[in-house]
Amino acid sequence: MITVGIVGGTGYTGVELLRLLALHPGVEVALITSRSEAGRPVAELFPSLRGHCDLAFEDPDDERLAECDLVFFATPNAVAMDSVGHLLEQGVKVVDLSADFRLQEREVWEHWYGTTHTAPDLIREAVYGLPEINREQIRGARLVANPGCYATTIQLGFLPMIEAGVVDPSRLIADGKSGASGGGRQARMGMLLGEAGESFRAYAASGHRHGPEIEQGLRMMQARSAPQVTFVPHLVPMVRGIEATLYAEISDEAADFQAIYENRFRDEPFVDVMPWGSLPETRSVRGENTCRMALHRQPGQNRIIVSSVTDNLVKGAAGQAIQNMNLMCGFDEREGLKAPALLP
Ligand SMILES: NC(=O)C1=CN([C@@H]2O[C@H](COP(=O)(O)OP(=O)(O)OC[C@H]3O[C@@H](n4cnc5c(N)ncnc54)[C@H](OP(=O)(O)O)[C@@H]3O)[C@@H](O)[C@H]2O)C=CC1
Ligand SMILES: CC(=O)N[C@@H](CCC(=O)OP(=O)(O)O)C(=O)O
Repeated sequence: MITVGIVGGTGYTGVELLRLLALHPGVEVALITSRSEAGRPVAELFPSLRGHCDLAFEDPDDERLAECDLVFFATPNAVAMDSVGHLLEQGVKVVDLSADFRLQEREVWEHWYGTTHTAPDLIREAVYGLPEINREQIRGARLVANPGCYATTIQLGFLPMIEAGVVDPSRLIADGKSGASGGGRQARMGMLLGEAGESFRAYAASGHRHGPEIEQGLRMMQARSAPQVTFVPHLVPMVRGIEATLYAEISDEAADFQAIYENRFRDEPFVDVMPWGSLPETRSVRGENTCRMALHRQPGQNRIIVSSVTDNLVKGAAGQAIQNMNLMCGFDEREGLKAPALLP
C-alpha cells in the first residue's frame, strides 16, 4: 500500500484522480489540497465521493506533502515547479499533470508558458509520461511529466506511422476538438453555457502550446526528418472528450497501415485500433483510460487519415497519471483503470 497526496483536489483532473483512486487496491489517498476550500470535507463538495473519501481539503504545505510516497500535481501550469525539488529531496515521487516538465528545452517552455522556469535543473530528469513510448524510463523515474490531453490523443494517433517511416513527418495536420472540461473548472467567460453552448469554434489557430509538445513527442518516435505538425484545436459544446482527425502524406505506397497500427499497439492495454474505416466516438471512451482510433484513406488520394479519441480527463490526464504511478510504484499497469466507458 502506498500513500498519495493530490495538490489541486477541487479541479476537474484532481477530482477525477479521486474517483479513479477510490477503486485502486494499492493506494491510500492521504491528503488533498485546495486553498479555496481548505477545511471543507471533500465529500461535501463532491457527494459522489461520499463513502469513498473521508478527508477534508487542506492548504498545500510541502512538509505535509513530503509525508506521502507519491504526489500528484493537478494544478495550473507554473505551480508544481516550485515544490517538486523539495519533494524529490525528501524521497517523494511526483507525477505532474501540468506542463511544467513536459518540454525538454527551457527556452521553448518559457516562450509558450510566458514565465521563467524556477526548476530548470529538473527538466532533464523528468520523464515524459506517455507509456506507449517511454514505459521503461517511467518505471525508473522519480518525476513524471504527464502529457497534455491533445498531445496524448494526437501523438498516439501518429505514433505507428512515424515509427515505421511510412509518411512524410514534415507535413502532418492535426484537427483537434475538445469538450469544455479541457479548460479546467475555474470560471471563464468563454466557457459559459451561454457563450460556448450551441456553438463551435477554433481557437489558438496561430499556435497552441501543445504544438511544440506534440513535435517533441514525434521526435522521440525517431522521425527521420524534423516533424512539423499544423495543429488547430476547437471547442465543442460537450463536457468530456477529445476527437483528433489526423492527416499525413504517405511516403511508402506498399505500407499496410492497418497492420502497422494493429501490430504496434497489440500489447498496449490502453490503445484500441478499430477495424479499417471505423468512426470512433468520444462517448466510447467516456470515463475510460483508452485511446481508440481508426484509419481511413479516400480514393485516389495519397493521404492517410486517423481519427483518434480519448477522454481528456482520463487517458488525457488523471487515468494516464495513475497508469504512470502504477509503473513508477511497481503495480500492474492496469490497476484501478479497468472500468469500461460510461454509456450513453
Ligand atoms: N482539464 C483537462 O482536461 C486537462 C488538464 N491538464 C492539466 O492539469 C492541470 C489541472 O487541470 P484542471 O484540473 O483542469 O484545473 P482546474 O482549474 O480545474 O483545477 C486547478 C486546481 O488547482 C488548485 N490550484 C490553483 N492554483 C493553485 C496554486 N497556486 N497552488 C496550489 N493549488 C492551486 C485549485 O484549487 P484552489 O485554487 O482551491 O487551491 C484547483 O483545485 C492543469 O495544469 C491542466 O493544464 C492536463 C490534461 C487535461
Ligand atoms: C478546451 C480547452 O481549453 N482545452 C485546453 C486543453 C489543454 C490542456 O489542458 O493542456 P495543458 O495541460 O497544457 O494546460 C486548452 O486548449 O488549453
